[in-house]
Amino acid sequence: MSKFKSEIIKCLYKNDEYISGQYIAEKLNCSRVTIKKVIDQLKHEGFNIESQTNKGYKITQLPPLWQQEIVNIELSKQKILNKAYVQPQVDSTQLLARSIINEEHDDFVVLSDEQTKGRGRFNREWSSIKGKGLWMSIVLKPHIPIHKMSTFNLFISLAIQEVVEKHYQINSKIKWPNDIYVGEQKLCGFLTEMIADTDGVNAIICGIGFNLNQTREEFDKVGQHRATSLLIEHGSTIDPYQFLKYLIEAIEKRYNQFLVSPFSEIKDTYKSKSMIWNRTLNYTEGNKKVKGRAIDIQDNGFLTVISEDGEIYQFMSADIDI
Ligand SMILES: CC1(C)O[C@@H]2[C@H](O1)[C@@H](Cn1cc(CCCCC[C@@H]3SC[C@@H]4NC(=O)N[C@@H]43)nn1)O[C@H]2n1cnc2c(N)ncnc21
Repeated sequence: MSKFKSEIIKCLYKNDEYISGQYIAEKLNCSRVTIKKVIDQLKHEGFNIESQTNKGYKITQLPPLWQQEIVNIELSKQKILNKAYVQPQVDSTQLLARSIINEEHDDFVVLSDEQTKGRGRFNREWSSIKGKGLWMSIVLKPHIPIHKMSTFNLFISLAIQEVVEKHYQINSKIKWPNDIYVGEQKLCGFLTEMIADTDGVNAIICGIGFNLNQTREEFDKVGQHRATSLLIEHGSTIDPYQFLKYLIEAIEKRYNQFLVSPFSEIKDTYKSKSMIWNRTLNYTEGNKKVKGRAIDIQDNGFLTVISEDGEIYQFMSADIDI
């Protein structure tokens, strides 16, 4: 059954029209009874499949959970990130990505419907409710010196912000160095880890948590006031596959730019999309704690902050308390 399941999903998903059971049976060299059994199984898993006599079958709605075959089809059009590992549940996609890295030569993404131990920076918990968001880790293997990594997050955050603005018409802002906000509420968080040695970077593992379809009530009490989702801001249910395609396209574009261009090329655009200007905030980096105002971002991605008593500080990657 499962060997036919994958082929039947591909057959139906690639065609917008009705596909006859006879055609699929002949293509897969199996009986029409088998086709019907698999179709019923897919419906049970959450696919909406319409069947019309004399016409056949058509997928009218995908399940809210990631399907390996469909992710493969959607990512097959990408140049860099065209390979995916889909798992219904993981502790953390970052951990799964790390366990795959040594066997997988290419760049790839890891996607999961649910994380039981999603993590943010400083080992903080990342809430990853099943089927409600994009919980993804991207593994890239550029040959770059370690110092170049200080601006990687800046290119990625611009890619994410652009998807929200261009495809969903939502006024989102970047909270340097790795969050996307709508107003004072977090829509997306991401963190970048890397595997490196003295010769340079071997792999980048960028973990992105993006709230897609949570309702206000589905956030826990902390999230009620500090988190938001595309559904809340956009007002309609978000198609995760369409969002994934937009996001990967945008990330590939900004990643290619990151590899060949300095941050200065996007600095003005980045600054215009940032939410940390003209406000006094608390900046923490290691044991450095400063209450002050950000005044600029350097070409190396460092943030310049002037404290309330007039001292100038440079932060590489601070925790900012909004
Ligand atoms: C109490 C407070 C201040 O509010 C919470 C929490 O502290 C803070 C925690 N955080 C977040 C980040 C940014 C990096 C996140 C990367 C997530 C991805 S998912 C795929 C990949 N696999 C993986 O394991 N990680 C990555 N750094 N720290 O965010 C809030 N918070 C927690 N969950 C959410 C959420 N779903 N939406 C909004 N805010 C949240």
